[in-house]
Amino acid sequence: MDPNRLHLNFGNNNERLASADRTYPTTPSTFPQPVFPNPSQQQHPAAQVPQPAQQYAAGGYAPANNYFAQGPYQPQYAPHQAVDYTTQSAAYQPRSNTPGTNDPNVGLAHQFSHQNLGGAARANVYSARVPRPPSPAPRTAGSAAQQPGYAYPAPPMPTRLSEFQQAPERNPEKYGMNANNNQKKCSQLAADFFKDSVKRARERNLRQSEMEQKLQDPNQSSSRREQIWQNGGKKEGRYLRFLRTKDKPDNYQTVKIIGKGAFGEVKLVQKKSDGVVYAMKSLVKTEMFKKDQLAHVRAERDILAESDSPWVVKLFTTFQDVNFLYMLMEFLPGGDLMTMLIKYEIFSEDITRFYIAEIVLAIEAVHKLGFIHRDIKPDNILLDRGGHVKLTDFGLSTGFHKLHDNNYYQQLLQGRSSRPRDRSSVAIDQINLTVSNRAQINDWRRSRRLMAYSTVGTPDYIAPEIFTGHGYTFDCDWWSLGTIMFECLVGWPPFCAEDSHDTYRKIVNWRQTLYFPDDITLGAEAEHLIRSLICNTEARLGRVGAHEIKSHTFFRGVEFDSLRRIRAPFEPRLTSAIDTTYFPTDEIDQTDNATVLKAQALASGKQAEDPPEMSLPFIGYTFKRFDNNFR
Ligand SMILES: Nc1ncnc2c1ncn2[C@@H]1O[C@H](COP(=O)(O)OP(=O)(O)OP(=O)(O)O)[C@@H](O)[C@H]1O
Repeated sequence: MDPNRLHLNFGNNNERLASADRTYPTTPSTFPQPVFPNPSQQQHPAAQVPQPAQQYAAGGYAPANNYFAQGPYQPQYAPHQAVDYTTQSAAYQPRSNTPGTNDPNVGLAHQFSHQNLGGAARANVYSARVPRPPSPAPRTAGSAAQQPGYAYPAPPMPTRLSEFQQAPERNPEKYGMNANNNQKKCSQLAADFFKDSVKRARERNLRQSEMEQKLQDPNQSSSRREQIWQNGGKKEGRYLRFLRTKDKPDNYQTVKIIGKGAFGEVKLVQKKSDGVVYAMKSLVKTEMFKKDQLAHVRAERDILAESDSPWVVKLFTTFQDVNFLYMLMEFLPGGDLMTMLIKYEIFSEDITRFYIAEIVLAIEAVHKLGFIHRDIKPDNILLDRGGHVKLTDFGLSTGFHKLHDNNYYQQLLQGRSSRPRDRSSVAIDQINLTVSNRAQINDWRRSRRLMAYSTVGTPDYIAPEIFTGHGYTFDCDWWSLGTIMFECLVGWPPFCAEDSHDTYRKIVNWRQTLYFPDDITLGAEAEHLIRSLICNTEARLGRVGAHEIKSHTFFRGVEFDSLRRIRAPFEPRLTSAIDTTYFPTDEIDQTDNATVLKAQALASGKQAEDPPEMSLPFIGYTFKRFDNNFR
């Protein structure tokens, strides 16, 4: 470590969902011309049709999937012929706006059978019931039609909805298990389908509105405007194509296995088609299912899909095959904080201040998204190529408003772990640790990584209120912050013990067991901050908000707003995009789970396939981020 780096100088939409329906030419030869001479003429033709569906207006949905509409608009459905897709799937014939993709044989039922259904086709379910305006002529940036206040009129509701509502009550008991399962699958697919479609339409409208704002900037030259316009169109086109592709693990070349977790592994992979590098996490479906981890895997996918924060690892896409769920994430080449702690054992106060300050900002970002992480630990704190922090592993996270499984901790506390013991054949119970014995501390440190890879996991950083079952709130993440800070300065977490059950007991009895070793001198402010975080929830700093922690005297001089832009105390030195120097790849078994599963299947003489109920729990797992296309 470079000693010079030890002394850090800390230095003293509005969502316009109801935007005008637009035509974005794929390759406009001239910059688009105005369509509507004045705002009073910005009336969608559908506005003249009786509009029973005020819900749409209330929800703010404005259909606009015509970025790439080519030529004059050809209405396929008259406004009064709105299609009830809940009952007329076979009759539906999607019309794609993208050139060359109109396939009248692709009906809604067929689309539902493909979870990674293309965006244009999805959005055209709306076009089936939302009449489009005549295709406007191209217009100039800054025209009246581009005014932000333009409100798209509410689209009509399907006329059959009332009939649908009057349908006799269903009696599931009349049907067999298969029929009921299929019904559940269909309704789940339909719910996800529409949720995704609305989300994409909203996001598209937002992007459109942002682009229009840029175009209205009088300081932009006309050539720059044209460039913005064309790039916007190209990105949308690429995204629509991306939505139509079906990803599979074969599209990626494995470089190395860089991490192992409780239910899967993380690999550094390179996309075969373009050589772009990603971290691919794969989770074994049957394991997730057997160990009741469905809520957890869903939570992680939901949070990473919703987040667009520099403090959270970026998820590009998720997909699945028969055996695995896959998460394709940005690769963070700096490794994780656990690896750094194993290497350096302790940090100086300056370095600790940097990492703890960044973790505060990262946790704050997660809370602002409406989630509690619940599993903040050094293994889940990753370092990007600049040495700055990003959080990962949201498998135990929970939303303030979503219910994810809490029994897990209760079972742990009672010694009935829902995770299988010791999958990686690590003798966790043999870890022999007494904090006064340095040799044993070193043993613990060596076992630390194996513990992280084992299915038992490490409870060292978990707040007591989580597993006592008396309710918890977002401040449980601040407790974990306190334990990490303790480890950075002292060299081990405050409640480490010979086995995980002893650790639980120590955590619950933290008043008696929190102990600062005499031979390690901590600054008074550092110790005060740790004690203000590792304490009962009523007194815990951060309970009112992250600003309480930020203004603690330990952080005096830290400029939180610019922290991510300053040079980190440790910057990874990389020789290539696939450099795995900062990952302990030698210590990780490089046999991947797919190979293990195949070998097991061969040994048992049957094919590795998922049981029939496996498809239902993972419906809706597939996700594709828009900005995958920026690369
Ligand atoms: N995006 C990434 N870039 C680089 N390394 C990563 C990335 N994601 C994960 N890793 C590495 O893989 C390890 C395991 O990842 P992660 O914690 O997400 O897996 P997990 O299966 O959820 O583990 P757990 O058992 O803790 O739940 C991390 O500690 C880190 O070293």
